[in-house]
Amino acid sequence: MKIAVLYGTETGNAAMLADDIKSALDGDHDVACADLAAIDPAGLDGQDFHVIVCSTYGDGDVPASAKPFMTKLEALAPKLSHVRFAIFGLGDSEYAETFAHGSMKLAEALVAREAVQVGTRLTHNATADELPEDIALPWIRAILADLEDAV
Ligand SMILES: Cc1cc2nc3c(=O)[nH]c(=O)nc-3n(C[C@H](O)[C@H](O)[C@H](O)COP(=O)(O)O)c2cc1C
Repeated sequence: MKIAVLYGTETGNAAMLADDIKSALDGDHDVACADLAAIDPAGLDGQDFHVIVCSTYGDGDVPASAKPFMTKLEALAPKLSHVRFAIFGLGDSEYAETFAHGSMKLAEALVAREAVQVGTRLTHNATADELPEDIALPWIRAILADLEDAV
């Protein structure tokens, strides 16, 4: 499968996790990895399965590197029905009111433009003991196995 791992980050955690996901899937799949800062939502490729990793900053907002993507996405007409994506959120439950809202808002904005969300959004809590990759790698492997079974 052709997979585009895209990350939105402010201090690098989402970039590291995206890299871990790329490394785990390389070999079985054709995987590219990029910062959302370099991506125009209008150019998303229907041949790719998109795996998005996104943290949360400010008042439950997307992080700095995802902001231009989000702004362009919000200005886009709902015509992303060719885009399939799964999304994983990074956050911190110390921010109880806005825990992992960046990934939630990004998923909502994509779905509002008819992109198809595959699987459920999982999150990592920076306050918890667990490593993000220990949650994200089984999550993405299960999603890809389901997609391959469906073909
Ligand atoms: C100034 C600041 C604001 C944050 N705001 C939130 C927030 O509103 N909700 C949340 O769940 N996490 C929040 N976080 C936690 C980050 O999302 C979390 O540490 C994440 O792992 C950072 O990933 P990144 O390095 O990829 O940006 C905040 C962190 C900082 C430093």
